[in-house]
Amino acid sequence: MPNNVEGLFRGAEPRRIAILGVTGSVGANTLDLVRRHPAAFQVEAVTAHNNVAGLAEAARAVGARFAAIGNPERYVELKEALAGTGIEAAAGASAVTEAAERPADWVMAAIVGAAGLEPSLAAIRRGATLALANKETLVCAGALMMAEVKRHGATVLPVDSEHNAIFQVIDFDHLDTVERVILTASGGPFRTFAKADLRAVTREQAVAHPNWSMGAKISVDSATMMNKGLEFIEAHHLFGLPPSRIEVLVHPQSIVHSLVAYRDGSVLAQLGTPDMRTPIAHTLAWPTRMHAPVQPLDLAAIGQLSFEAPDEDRFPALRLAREALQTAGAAPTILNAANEVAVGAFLEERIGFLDIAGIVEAALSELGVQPVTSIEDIGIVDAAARDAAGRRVERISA
Ligand SMILES: NC(=O)C1=CN([C@@H]2O[C@H](COP(=O)(O)OP(=O)(O)OC[C@H]3O[C@@H](n4cnc5c(N)ncnc54)[C@H](OP(=O)(O)O)[C@@H]3O)[C@@H](O)[C@H]2O)C=CC1
Ligand SMILES: CC(=O)[C@@H](O)[C@H](O)COP(=O)(O)O
Ligand SMILES: [Mn+2]
Repeated sequence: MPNNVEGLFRGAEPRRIAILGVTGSVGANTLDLVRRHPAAFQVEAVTAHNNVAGLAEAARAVGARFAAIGNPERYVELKEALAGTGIEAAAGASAVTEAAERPADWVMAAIVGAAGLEPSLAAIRRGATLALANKETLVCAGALMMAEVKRHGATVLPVDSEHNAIFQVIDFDHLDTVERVILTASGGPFRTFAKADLRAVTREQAVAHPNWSMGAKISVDSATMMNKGLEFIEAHHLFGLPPSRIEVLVHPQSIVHSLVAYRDGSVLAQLGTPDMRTPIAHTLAWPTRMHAPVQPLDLAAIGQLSFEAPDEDRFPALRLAREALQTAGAAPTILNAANEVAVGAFLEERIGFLDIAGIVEAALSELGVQPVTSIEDIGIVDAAARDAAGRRVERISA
């Protein structure tokens, strides 16, 4: 591990970090922790896509050296917002990737969607530690990405709460002792809805997650349970387990963040108040631990934890993701890209809630099974799936 981790919170050299997607929900939680420990971290770079004001404010607050805005049309605005600060401003997708290339030991990947792939690969290719929230990158290019991690000696620390939980309790040195991992799912805002009632649910209902405060895209994914499908694929790549050793369990309270079942019958879990600052803090301080300002877990006040099996009839997205992982090749890339397009269209109120899984399923059958052997292949498949899904959105919304 680079950097003096032992002394991280005892006055040693600060850890140099970069935060990709600093204006988002995970980005803001990361920033909050970093700002509470100014001596422990030195921020090399921060990025956003459109939110110039948020990016400039974050860059100023932590004294970042470099700030990149993804939308090239926002360059002048950013330059003006950072005038006189000494913070270097840059714009465009290549500038976001440059932020990941700069010499930070630890990089938070909190961009939403496959747009985060190139920056994550840039951090991996220089052997950095990548704190990975951006699950879509692993879904669309997991095998290739993990091969790059191995080739360049990079480290991936899972930020997604379930995968971070598993990371905390899994015995990596004896993976053969693990029988299966169990991903918990809240079930989302529509867990108890009848199938017929899902047709008319609104954008506002879908983004209102019962337990977590998150960005719009992942909130809709939780509502369709595609989020758990993406996490199923994410777990496969992060922990090297076959689909038969990954289980999904609905747990409406989101207190048990996931579990690892061992061959001797022991089941180890990580619990906590649902607050992303816990998994983020775990990766920021790893392999040591730091304080996070999280409400202490009070199990007596909560009283009861409950569990139930997922319903893939009402929530077909979970089945589609499982099947895409079984099919392999281009299927997970298609699944992810079509889902991004469909969720975007739902958020713009151009299609209905049930159309999301319908569009993903149609894109998967339209594009069929094809192999992917390079990042270039991924780009081609991703574009074709976006095109196929976009055409269906047009047809539905016409
Ligand atoms: N929110 C959460 O609690 C959790 C999130 N995750 C995962 O973390 C990732 C981020 O989620 P979340 O923070 O909720 O998302 P948000 O929508 O809140 O934030 C997304 C961030 O990505 C930036 N961004 C958007 N599009 C692009 C692009 N094309 N190029 C570069 N940057 C872009 C946004 O910039 P701008 O603001 O300028 O648009 C923003 O900084 C997702 O992959 C999600 O699945 C995983 C577990 C929990
Ligand atoms: C906080 C986090 O990790 C989210 O991915 C969360 O798990 C979403 O909740 P669901 O379990 O409803 O998908
Ligand atoms: Mn999660």
